[in-house]
Amino acid sequence: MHAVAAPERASASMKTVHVDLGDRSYPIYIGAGLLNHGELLRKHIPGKRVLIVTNETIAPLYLERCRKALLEGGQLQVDDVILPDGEEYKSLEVLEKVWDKALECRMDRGTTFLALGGGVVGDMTGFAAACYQRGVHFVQVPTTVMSQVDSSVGGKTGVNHPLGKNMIGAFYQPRVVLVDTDTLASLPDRELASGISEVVKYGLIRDAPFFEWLEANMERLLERDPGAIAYAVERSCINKAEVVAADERESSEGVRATLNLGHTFGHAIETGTGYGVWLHGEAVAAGTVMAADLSYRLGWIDKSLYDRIVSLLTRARLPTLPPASMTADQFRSLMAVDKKVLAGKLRLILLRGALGNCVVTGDFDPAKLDETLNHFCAKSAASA
Ligand SMILES: NC(=O)c1ccc[n+]([C@@H]2O[C@H](COP(=O)([O-])OP(=O)(O)OC[C@H]3O[C@@H](n4cnc5c(N)ncnc54)[C@H](O)[C@@H]3O)[C@@H](O)[C@H]2O)c1
Ligand SMILES: O=C(O)C(=O)C[C@@H](O)[C@H](O)[C@H](O)COP(=O)(O)O
Ligand SMILES: [Zn+2]
Repeated sequence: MHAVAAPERASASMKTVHVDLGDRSYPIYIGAGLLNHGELLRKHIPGKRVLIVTNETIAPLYLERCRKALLEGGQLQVDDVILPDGEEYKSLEVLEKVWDKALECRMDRGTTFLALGGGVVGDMTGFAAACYQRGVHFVQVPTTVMSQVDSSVGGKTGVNHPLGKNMIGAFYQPRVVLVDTDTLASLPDRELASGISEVVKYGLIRDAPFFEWLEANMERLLERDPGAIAYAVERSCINKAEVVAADERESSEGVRATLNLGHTFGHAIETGTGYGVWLHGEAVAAGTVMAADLSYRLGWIDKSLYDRIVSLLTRARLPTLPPASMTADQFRSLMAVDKKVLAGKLRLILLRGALGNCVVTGDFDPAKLDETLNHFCAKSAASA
């Protein structure tokens, strides 16, 4: 763990986590009210022009504050583009609005695209930045738990395809991530819970003490206790930064794929139900339980660990069963196009051993996966 206190603190409680990627390294600033400290952003913006990309929900809440933070130094020209809100708009068609705006405004290669919003805005803005004139600067100002603990860090950018989640995209790192935890005050409860799903993930894949802390503090998080939120965001970013630094591009032998725990099932749920019906974190929660069930069926984890996972996600008000509408066959066909499939073989992130340990493997009995899918689909249909 290597969270480092920033020498130039915007506030006493600001934390800085570094993502170490050589000459593309960048800081993640985390703190309450950081949007009032525009210098933290401006010092990482090399050119004169910024395009803020946001959506119609976030714009009335935070666009003017963000614009002010950028304009304060008197050096920048700031434009914005406001996208429709929703996972169903995370598409190439909608992304073109960003390029249209940049071209209309005659933005050159020195421009910075700034994502102000959740994971949808962040993933889209990063991909737009990666492609515009073959690459302009990119900055992340995440405003959801999901984006503050996960999506703003690590450079996975892109859009969905009707046949699969995040299928079109690029690895493209931001120059800075500015996390103002005060923005979470306006986040709906359902979105808060969705983000917690990925927080639980870090505990399961590599940080057992964090999982235990979550078991002790879940209610504080749901009540938005500022100390609990700040700790969970920082610890999540430390975990994500370490994984990304070790394996930036998710190599087949590397560790980054572990961040995909529950996602092969979860992405199948998001695609199968239609983007936007289940939130990403909700789908990942159900997918995590399914991955844990398979791990247990394979004899790789104890029943007691499986029960702890179900209990913690339930306390977080997250689903632990897939949608009743989905069949095992539908799961099989959607999971077959997962990005981790290698030479036609499905690879999954499964838990193995004590809490905090996992493997990325295609080496499991496929009959056990069928058992998991059949069990969960039947159970969900019966409870509908
Ligand atoms: N790139 C990655 O590594 C990565 C990691 C995790 C998730 N993701 C992606 O992120 C997306 C999910 O992100 P998300 O959960 O942030 O969803 P989101 O971006 O759709 O935001 C959730 C909702 O909250 C609203 N919102 C955002 N900030 C708000 C605020 N402060 N106050 C009030 N409302 C606010 C948004 O307008 C939206 O309606 C998915 O597309 C997922 O695939 C990517
Ligand atoms: O950063 C990563 O790597 C992750 O896998 C984080 C995930 O939480 C995130 O949902 C990511 O977008 C999934 O990536 P994908 O490659 O499976 O689409
Ligand atoms: Zn995710």
